[in-house]
Amino acid sequence: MKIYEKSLNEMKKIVARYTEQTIDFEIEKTVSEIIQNVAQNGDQAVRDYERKFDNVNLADFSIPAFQLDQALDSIDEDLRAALELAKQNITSFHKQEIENSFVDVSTPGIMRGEKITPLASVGLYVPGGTAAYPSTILMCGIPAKLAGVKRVVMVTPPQPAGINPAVLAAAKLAGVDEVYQVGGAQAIAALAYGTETIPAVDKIMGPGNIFVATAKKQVFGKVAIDMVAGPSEIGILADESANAKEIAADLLSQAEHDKRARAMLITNSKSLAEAVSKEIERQLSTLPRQEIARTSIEDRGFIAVMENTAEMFELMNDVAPEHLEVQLKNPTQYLGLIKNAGSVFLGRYASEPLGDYVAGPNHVLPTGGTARFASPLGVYDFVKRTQFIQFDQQNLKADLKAITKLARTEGLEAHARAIEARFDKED
Ligand SMILES: NC(=O)c1ccc[n+]([C@@H]2O[C@H](COP(=O)([O-])OP(=O)(O)OC[C@H]3O[C@@H](n4cnc5c(N)ncnc54)[C@H](O)[C@@H]3O)[C@@H](O)[C@H]2O)c1
Ligand SMILES: N[C@H](CO)Cc1c[nH]c[nH+]1
Ligand SMILES: [Zn+2]
Repeated sequence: MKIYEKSLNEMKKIVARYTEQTIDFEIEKTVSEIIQNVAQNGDQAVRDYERKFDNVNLADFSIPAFQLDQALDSIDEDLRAALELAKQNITSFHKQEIENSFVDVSTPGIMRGEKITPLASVGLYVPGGTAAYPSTILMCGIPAKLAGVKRVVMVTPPQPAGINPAVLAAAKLAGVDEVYQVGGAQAIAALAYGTETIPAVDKIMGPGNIFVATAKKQVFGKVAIDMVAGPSEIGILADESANAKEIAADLLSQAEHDKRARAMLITNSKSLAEAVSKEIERQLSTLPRQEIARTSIEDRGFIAVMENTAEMFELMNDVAPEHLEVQLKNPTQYLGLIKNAGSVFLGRYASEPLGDYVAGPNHVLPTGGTARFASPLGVYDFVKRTQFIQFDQQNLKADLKAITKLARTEGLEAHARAIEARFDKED
């Protein structure tokens, strides 16, 4: 893994190159053609793309409900227990995100408020190209149901041997209402525009590879999307107290997701940097997904050795990683220094995969630097807010002068007259 020893300013420029979101025009073009074709030709276009990209010939995309029940009955006891544990912890954490409507009647004669309404229908994209992700179904489906969404539609790429039973079992546990075996940009297009079989939804959630993330960006406006949750990322801040073997293992845990995944270590210890680099090589050779992980580490991974912890945090805030591990002595004291990160893992025993599976917080997180302005997926993504106002005559009269002044300042005479009409003498 490449090790840099540069000044903060030089390192900031290097990091900007690593994390730069260059637009890949080839991918943009491929995706926009797929979306257009699916919008125009519906199921037939989806079927053609599934044959082309996933090598699967599908007569029907829908998975009947009884197959979800069968899958839940068929999985082994330990997997069932693991899914149940994850469900329990995700549920208890996300329950705390439930927002309440409110009514403000603090001024006599005025009622103002905000009403929370669940979205009517959402589409959950569950990745399935190079790995199956039952955990992602729980992370998306549980908050959707806690929010009160009635129609939760899941899409996931088809597999030549059929969808992994663990995926269908997780869909059942999460309370997903409909499942379609469709993947990639064609699945996002189908959810946005609807086809003969797949219903259009109001909002599309969930992570995916670059084709999925690009498609979500392109259909935004026709439907809502949660965020750009693309190839996984991990940034680790570590000092000499950290364990090189554990740091390397954590970096590889995200590198194995995708050739475009990003793994980064920022430290103030040269000896730790060298030890981690060696460990990465050693551990890589034993990983089943070593080809993916190696490409990710070689193309997008780096270690930066900085002067002190202040520089380490400043640089990491520029990166704004999806996951940030703080492997420093007394890690909680640094929480205030973290500005940009999707999810923060404090200390040796908060290894990133803990959060991927059972800790409770969401693992669908902003990537590609978007943690500067975006948040983890949560119950709040599955609802909308509507505000309401009621005034009595006396309170409207008290505000008449201000409203008409503002309306006429904006050149909007009809606005002013609408208010004044309430106080016209009867003619
Ligand atoms: N950020 C998060 O919260 C989060 C969570 C879980 C997974 N992930 C990420 O999800 C991704 C999963 O990727 P994946 O590939 O395994 O599954 P995927 O389901 O995202 O993508 C597979 C689909 O990509 C399409 N595709 C593949 N090659 C194509 C091509 N050349 N042209 C057009 N379409 C093509 C196919 O339709 C295929 O069905 C990884 O990047 C992983 O890091 C992110
Ligand atoms: N680390 C991924 C988010 O970037 C989530 C995940 C699911 N399964 C394993 N990992
Ligand atoms: Zn992961």
